[in-house]
Amino acid sequence: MHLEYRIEYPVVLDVSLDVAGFSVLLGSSGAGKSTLLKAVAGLLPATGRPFAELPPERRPVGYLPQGYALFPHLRVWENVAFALRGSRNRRRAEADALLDGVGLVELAERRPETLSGGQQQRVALARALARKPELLLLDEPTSALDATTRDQVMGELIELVDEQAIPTLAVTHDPHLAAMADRMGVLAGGRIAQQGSPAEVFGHPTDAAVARQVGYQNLLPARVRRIAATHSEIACGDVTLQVPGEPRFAAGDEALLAIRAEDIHCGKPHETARGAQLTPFPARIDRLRADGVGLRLFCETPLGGLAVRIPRCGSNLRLGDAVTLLLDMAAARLLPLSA
Ligand SMILES: Nc1ncnc2c1ncn2[C@@H]1O[C@H](COP(=O)(O)OP(=O)(O)OP(=O)(O)O)[C@@H](O)[C@H]1O
Repeated sequence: MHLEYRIEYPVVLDVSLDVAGFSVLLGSSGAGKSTLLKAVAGLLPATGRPFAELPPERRPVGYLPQGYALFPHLRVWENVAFALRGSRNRRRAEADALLDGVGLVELAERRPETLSGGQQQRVALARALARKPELLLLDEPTSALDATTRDQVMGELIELVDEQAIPTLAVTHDPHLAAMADRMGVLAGGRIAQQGSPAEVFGHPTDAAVARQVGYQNLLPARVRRIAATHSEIACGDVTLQVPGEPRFAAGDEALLAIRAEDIHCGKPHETARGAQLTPFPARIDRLRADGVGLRLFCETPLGGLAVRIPRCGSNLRLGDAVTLLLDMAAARLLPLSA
C-alpha cells in the first residue's frame, strides 16, 4: 500500500511511503511519527491518500496508540467487543474468536491491568482487527515492553500480523525494531529521507540524517582524494583511508565518513573480520561505560574522537589506556556533507 500524506499542523509533513508486510518508520523524537499515524487514522486534519476523504470511523484502519489505550474498567473481551456491533452474545463470540486469534482467549475475563505489556498489546491488536482493517498502524509498539522480553514479544506480534496478511506500519525510534521489518523508512526533516529493505537502509544510508538513525555513531569530516573502480581514497584529518566505491563523489569533494561503533574493534593489528582487512590506529581511551554485555568507549585517535563498542567479556580495559583500534573500512560509508 502506498501512503501519500500532507500534514500542516502540528508539524509540517510531506510523506510518500510504501507499506508492505511489517513495515517500520524510524524517526527521532518529535520527528512527527505519531502525527503521521493520527493523520492516517483520521484523528488529525490532513490531505492525501488513501482514506483521507473518509471520516475516522469509516476508515479501514486499525490503530494501536502508544500505551494501547485499553479501557481499564472493561474486561479483556469487552475491550475487544467495544469495536463490534450486534447483540451481546454475538459480540462476545466474535471477541472470543479474535482473542483466540491472538492466543489470549483464556484471559477474556481479566482486566487489562492484570496483563503483561505484551498481552495488553495483543488485546489492542485483537480490538484493532475487529474493524477488519486494510492497514494496521502501531505507535511505538516497543515502548511499553521491558527490554528482556521485547524481541520475543515483537517477534510474536510480527508473526501474528503476517498471518493476518494486513499491511502494517509501526513507527518507532528503535533501530532494532526496524531491523526486524520487511520494509522500512526513515522520517527526517518532515519527509521520508530514505526507504527500502532494512539491509539497504542500514547498509547504505543515503545521508547523515539517515545514518544517525540507523546507528552510525561516528560521522567524521573527510575529503575525497581519488575515486577508483572498487574503492575511494579519502583524507580524514592527516590520515588517508580507503572506503568502498562511491560513484556519487568526485575528487576534491567534502564528505562525511560514517562508521558504526560496532565496526571498530579493539585488538591486534592485521586481524581480519568478515574477510575485510582492518585498518589499525593508535588510540587512547577517554571515556568508558558498561552497556549490557558490551563496553562503550570513546577514544582519541588521529582521525578525531571515535565511539567504539566492544564485547565486555574478557576485557580489562581502563580509562587512559593506550590501545590499537581496528576499523572495518569495508563497513564504513561515505556520505554527502549536507543534511
Ligand atoms: N497537540 C499538539 N500541539 C502542539 N504541538 C504538538 C502537538 N502534538 C505534537 N506536537 C508537536 O509536533 C511535533 C511532532 O510530534 P509527534 O508526537 O508526531 O512526534 P514523534 O515523532 O511521534 O515523537 P515521539 O517519538 O517523541 O513520540 C513535535 O514537535 C511536537 O511537539
